[in-house]
Amino acid sequence: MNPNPGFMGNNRMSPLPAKRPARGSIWSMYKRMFLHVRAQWLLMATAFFCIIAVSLLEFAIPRLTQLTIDDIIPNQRYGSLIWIALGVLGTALLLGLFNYLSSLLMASVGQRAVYDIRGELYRHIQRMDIGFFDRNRTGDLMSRVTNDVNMLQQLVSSGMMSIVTDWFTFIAVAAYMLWINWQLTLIVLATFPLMLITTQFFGKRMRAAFKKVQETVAEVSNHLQDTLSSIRLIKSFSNEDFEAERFALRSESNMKANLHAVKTRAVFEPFIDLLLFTGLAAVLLFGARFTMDGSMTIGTIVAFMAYLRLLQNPIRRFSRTINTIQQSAAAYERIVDILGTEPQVADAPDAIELTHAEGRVAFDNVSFAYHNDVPVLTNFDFEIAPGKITAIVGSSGAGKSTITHLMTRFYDPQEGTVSLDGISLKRLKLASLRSHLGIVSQDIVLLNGTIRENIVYGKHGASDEEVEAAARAASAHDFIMSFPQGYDSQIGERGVKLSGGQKQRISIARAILKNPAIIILDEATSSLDTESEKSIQDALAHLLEGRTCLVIAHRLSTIQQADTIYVLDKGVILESGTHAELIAGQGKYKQLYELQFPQKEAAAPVAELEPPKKQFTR
Ligand SMILES: Nc1ncnc2c1ncn2[C@@H]1O[C@H](COP(=O)(O)OP(=O)(O)OP(=O)(O)O)[C@@H](O)[C@H]1O
Repeated sequence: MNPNPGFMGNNRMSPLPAKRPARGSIWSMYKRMFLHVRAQWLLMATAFFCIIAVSLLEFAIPRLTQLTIDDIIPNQRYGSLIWIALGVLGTALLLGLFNYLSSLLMASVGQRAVYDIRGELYRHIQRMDIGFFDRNRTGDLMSRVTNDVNMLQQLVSSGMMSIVTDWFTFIAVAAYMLWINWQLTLIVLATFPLMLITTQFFGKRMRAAFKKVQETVAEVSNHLQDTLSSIRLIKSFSNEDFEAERFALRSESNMKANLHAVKTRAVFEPFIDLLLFTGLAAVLLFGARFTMDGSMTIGTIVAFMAYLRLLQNPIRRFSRTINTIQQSAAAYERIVDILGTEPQVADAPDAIELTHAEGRVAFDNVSFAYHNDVPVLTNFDFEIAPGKITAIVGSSGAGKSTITHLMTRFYDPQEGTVSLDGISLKRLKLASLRSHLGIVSQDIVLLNGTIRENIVYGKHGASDEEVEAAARAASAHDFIMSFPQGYDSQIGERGVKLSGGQKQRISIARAILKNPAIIILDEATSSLDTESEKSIQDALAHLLEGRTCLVIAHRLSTIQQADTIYVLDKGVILESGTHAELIAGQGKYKQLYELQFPQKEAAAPVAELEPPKKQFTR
């Protein structure tokens, strides 16, 4: 059937992201963070000043200790002791003040960066095409926007802060120690390369372990999202225990992943401590010798030990910070995975704005498959005439909804062109194309909020009068006014507080308010009872007035007035014509009609048939 057997393989949308991002290295993580924080340079400069002050003040206490041992005690200068005590206290107060200020400033810089990244991630996800949402689970995306971004927050507010302080302190103390006694300092510093190797070795493992933790968190989140939004289904099948067990399995994976991460960290820290104590042993061994042979004073060795602690503190803290960094790096990898994925359906650089639509939609030699490569439409030709009602009927899975997905550019075909008024959809700006389309489907999507908010979603900024006019046209005004809060009534999550018919009429009011040139009705009335269907029919009649309409229906009763009816089967149009023409033929339509209306004389002209009770008329 397919003249170009390679089309699904060559040109099809890949299930992989369009552009693989560079793996989220720690360096690139900091670079991105920097881009987000550079605007706050003044806050950062102040924080940095505080950090320098902290590092310099750290020297004061060991220096005062050295002075006491080497000068005040031997010379019995009692009067100076009070100044030493006041000096220590004053230093401690200043240390507290600058520490407080630097933490506060860095935290606000960090929070701002995280706010920006979360916003960027959310906007990026909003820009993605529908295929992306087919491939990625909602719970997983939610987990990236919440948990993973929170991990970065930790990095900026505590991690980044301590890294800057620690490195500065480390360099300043090392330089000072080299100045006091370079031989002893070099002996101590000899243990540091070993620390770097150990940190690198464990760092990689910790990052992998934390990535696993984040993934299991996402799995838990996916499960929660799936099950809480399907709670009615679970209860109707009494599957609460079954779901609790499935949840426990995911939760257990998360627990195991956490334990594994903790174990990796638990081995790492003692290793670092061992190396730190090796440094201390070296100072005792060599420092005591230098003191014994008189090349160093007792005060100096005591101060040296205090400096060593100052030198080691950053390393010890860094070994903990590395934990945060690796956790953040794992989260960051998951964030750039999304940020680096480009939407496969997007505006072309030279896309044009569609200001007015006649409504002629044409499918020209279109071939399309979803990500699973199974062809749904092959070399498909089809046309919707402007200002007319075009209907598509056909068996389940024939490809009816797929046609609407291509019209709205939820997906692009791999071959052929879909055009509107002779312009390929790919040349139009997506938002302008969609502003001319209105979809009312069987799956009604309402948002948590008031009735008014849901109707206004069709046209932001619409006046109350416009909202009411749309609701009246959709036969919704009366039932809305019967609620105590009227248009301000809360409808609950996905509109749970409304009946099926009420929800449908609100969705029609929303479409009427939007006032699009083209309306797509996708099985819009298939699940309604006769009573509510009457009001829905009235509402739809208003909606269709003066527009180009595509109606998809299983029940033939609803489309008999259509100007053209297409019968679709496995992505192929079997026949087309008006109801009367198709009934007069001997094709699939007639078979379907006889199946749905066994009592009717199929061959009878339409006019002789009982007028259909439910049908769209203008
Ligand atoms: N997002 C998707 N990913 C993969 N395959 C899909 C997707 N949506 C639909 N399909 C497949 O494409 C084919 C056509 O589906 P489509 O929804 O267009 O049929 P339909 O004629 O509207 O059916 P129904 O009347 O049952 O709604 C089916 O085989 C279906 O399994």
